[in-house]
Amino acid sequence: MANLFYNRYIPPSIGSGEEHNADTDLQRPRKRPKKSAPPTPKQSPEDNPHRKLLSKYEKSKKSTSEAAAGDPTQKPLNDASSPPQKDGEETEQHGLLPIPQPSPAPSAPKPSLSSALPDWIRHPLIVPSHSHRAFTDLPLPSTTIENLKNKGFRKTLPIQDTLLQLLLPKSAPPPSGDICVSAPTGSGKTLAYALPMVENLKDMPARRLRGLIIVPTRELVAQTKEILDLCARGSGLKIGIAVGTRALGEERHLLLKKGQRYDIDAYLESKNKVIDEMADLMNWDFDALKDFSGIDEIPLLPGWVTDYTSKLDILICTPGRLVEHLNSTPGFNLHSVQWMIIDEADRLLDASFQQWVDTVMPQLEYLPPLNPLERKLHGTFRVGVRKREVRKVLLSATMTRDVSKLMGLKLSKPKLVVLDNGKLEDDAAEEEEKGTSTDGHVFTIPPSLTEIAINIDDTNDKPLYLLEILEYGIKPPGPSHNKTKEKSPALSSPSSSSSSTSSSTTSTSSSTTSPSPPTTHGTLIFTSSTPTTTRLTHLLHLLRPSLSPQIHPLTKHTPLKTRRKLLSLLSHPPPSPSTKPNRTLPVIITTDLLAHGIDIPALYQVINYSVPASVKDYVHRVGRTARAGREGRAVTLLEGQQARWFWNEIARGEQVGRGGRGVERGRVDMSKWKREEEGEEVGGERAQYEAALRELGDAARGGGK
Ligand SMILES: Nc1ncnc2c1ncn2[C@@H]1O[C@H](COP(=O)(O)OP(=O)(O)OP(=O)(O)O)[C@@H](O)[C@H]1O
Repeated sequence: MANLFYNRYIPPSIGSGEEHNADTDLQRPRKRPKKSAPPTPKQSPEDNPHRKLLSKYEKSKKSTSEAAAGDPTQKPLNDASSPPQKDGEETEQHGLLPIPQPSPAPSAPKPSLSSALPDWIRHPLIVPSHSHRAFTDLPLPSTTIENLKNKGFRKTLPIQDTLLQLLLPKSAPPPSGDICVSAPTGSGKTLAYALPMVENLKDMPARRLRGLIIVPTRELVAQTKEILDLCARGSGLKIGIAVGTRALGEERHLLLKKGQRYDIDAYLESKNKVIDEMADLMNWDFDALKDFSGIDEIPLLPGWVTDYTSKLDILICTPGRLVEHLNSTPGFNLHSVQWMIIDEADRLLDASFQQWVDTVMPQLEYLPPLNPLERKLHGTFRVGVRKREVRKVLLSATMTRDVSKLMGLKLSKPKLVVLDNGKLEDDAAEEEEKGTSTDGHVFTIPPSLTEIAINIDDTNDKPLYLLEILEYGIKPPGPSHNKTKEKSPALSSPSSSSSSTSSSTTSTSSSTTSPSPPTTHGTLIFTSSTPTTTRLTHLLHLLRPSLSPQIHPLTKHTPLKTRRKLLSLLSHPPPSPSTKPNRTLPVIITTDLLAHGIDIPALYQVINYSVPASVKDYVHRVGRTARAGREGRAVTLLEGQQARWFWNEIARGEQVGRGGRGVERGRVDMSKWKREEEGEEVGGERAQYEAALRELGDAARGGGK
C-alpha cells in the first residue's frame, strides 16, 4: 500500500532539478563509473522500462550459448563486441567457420602499483598517533601560546606536533621542500599549517600578499579564517577572504589599494599600450574594444603610473573566486606569494574548478624584472638562474597518491607525512603486491568513531527507519509503543563485522542511562541531492510537527548567514523542550556540500540516509563527527545491493584503515510500523505516514493545502 502511495505521490523531480532525479524512496546514489561505486537499489520488474529489451537479450544470450556449446570456436557470451541477437533469430552458420585464431599470449604479470610510485610517496614520514607536546615547548611567541590556551589548546595533536617541527621558522633542521599531509578527519590539520604560516610571514617589511590558502567551499573559508585569526592575533598580519558571496568589484576594494608611483619605464610602456589600443579602435577593430585597458590606465602626470598594493598578507579563498580575480582584477597577482596551502587537496585536484592549477601556477613562477642595479650586478657577477621559492603544503584526509594530479603543482623536494592510525604504508604496499589493494590509497577512520550499518528491509520504509533512529534518542519508547522496542533499543547491535569486542552501539545510544550528561549533540544527515534533502525534511515535519523547529535542511540554496546559524546550532543546541537531554537534536539534513572539512566539534552523529558515492565520500562524511578525539557515531542505511558494496568496499575494503576495529551491524525495531494484512484497513502511525506521503505528493504537484 505504502509502496503504491509513495510511487504515486513523489514525482521524480522537484525543486531545482539539480544532481539527478529523485527515486521512489527519496534517494538514489549518484552514478559513478568507478568500480567502487555503490549499486543503485533494485527495481521491480514492473518498474523496469527496459524489461522487454532485457528479455530479448536473455533469449539471444541463451541461443548463442547453445550454439557455442556445439562449436568451440564460437565467441564467448560475455564478449562485449558481439551484439545480442534479435529476438527469435536463429544463428545461421551457412557452412562457414570463423578463421582459427592463435591462442592469446599469456598476459604479463601486473606491475605493482606501489613500485610505480615515486620514492617520496612510497616512503612517507609516519607520525605516531601518540605524539603530543605542550605548545610552551615549541618556538612560539607567548601571546600565541596564550591565545591557544584561551581556545582550550594546550598540547599539540599528533599531526600538529610533526608539522610544527617541520615548518616553524625556528625549528631545527631548517625547513625545506613541499609537504603533502594525509591525516584523518578531525586530526587538527588546520592549526598544523596556520601556525607555521603565520610565524614565517610575520615581521616582513611592507605589506604584500605572501600567503595563499585555497579551500573548496565558502564554509571552509570562513572556518579557516577563524583559526588564522587566532594564530595571527597580535602579529600585525592582515588576513582576508575571497568568496563568491560579494560582488567582485566590492571585493577588489578589500584586496587592493589603488595609488600612483613614479616609474618612467612603466609609464612609457603603458603610454604605448594605450596608443596602440586607441589605434586599433580607430581602425574599427571591435575585438580590441573588449581588451581596451581604458582611460583609467592613463597616468595623470608624465612618468607616473597607477600602482596597486595589497591590503592583505594572507588570502583565504575558493579556487573559482581566485581565478576570477586573477583574470579580471587589475593589479591582483600572486607575484609575492611565498606560502601556498591547499586544504582538502584531493577534492581540489579531482575537479578542475575553472582550471585553477593552470591559472595559479604561472603566477607562482613569475619573477619580477630586475631593477637597473640588480641588472648590473647580475651581469657583472654572473649570478646563477634566479628561482622563486614558494612553499606548498597540501592536506587531506584522503590525500591523492595520483602522481599525474600532483604533477601540475610542480612540487619541490616533496615529503609525504602520514598520521599512523592503525594501517601503515607498509601494509598498503604489501596488499598492493598481493594485488588486493586498489591504488595505494589508505584512508583512516578516527579511532573514536563508532560505525554502524543498518539493512533496510523495505525501501519504501526508509524514512521510517530514520525516524526511529532519531526518536530513540529523542524520547524513550513509551508503553503505547510495542514491547519489543522497550526490551531492545531501537538501534541495537547484535553482531559485528570484525573481531572487535567493543559494543559501542549500546554505549553510545544509552544517553538516558548515562550518569554524566552527554558532551555531544545533534545529528547531521546526508542525502544524495538537494531535492531529496528538501522532501525528506518536509516528510519528517509532517510526521513529527512538534519536532519541526529542530529539523532543518541545509542545501546550496541556503543563504550563507543561515548556514552559519544552523551549523552553530549543532555545536550549541538550544535547551531541549523535553525534560531529558536530547542527544540527537537538532537535526540538519544536507548533501555532500557539508561533507568536506566542516568542523562541528560537538556533533554526536552522522547518518548516511543515502549511501555515499565513493569510499572517499564516506570517509569525509563520517569524519564530521568524532573529531579531535571526541566520541561520535556514524550510521549508514543500506538497501538491496548497496549492502554488498558497502560491506565489501567500505567495511572490509583495503582502502579504509580502522586499526583492527570494524563496522557494526545495527537493527531498527520496525514492528510498530508493520502493515496490516492485505485487505484490512491501515490504521495508526502507518496511516499517518501514508497521509504524509500523499500530502508531500500534493505539495510537489503544487496542489498542497
Ligand atoms: N591542539 C588542539 N587541542 C585540542 N583541540 C584541537 C587542537 N587543534 C585543533 N583542535 C580541534 O580539533 C578539531 C578538528 O580540527 P580541524 O578542523 O583542523 O581538523 P582537520 O584535520 O582539518 O579535519 P578535516 O579533514 O575534516 O578537515 C577542531 O574542532 C579544532 O578546534
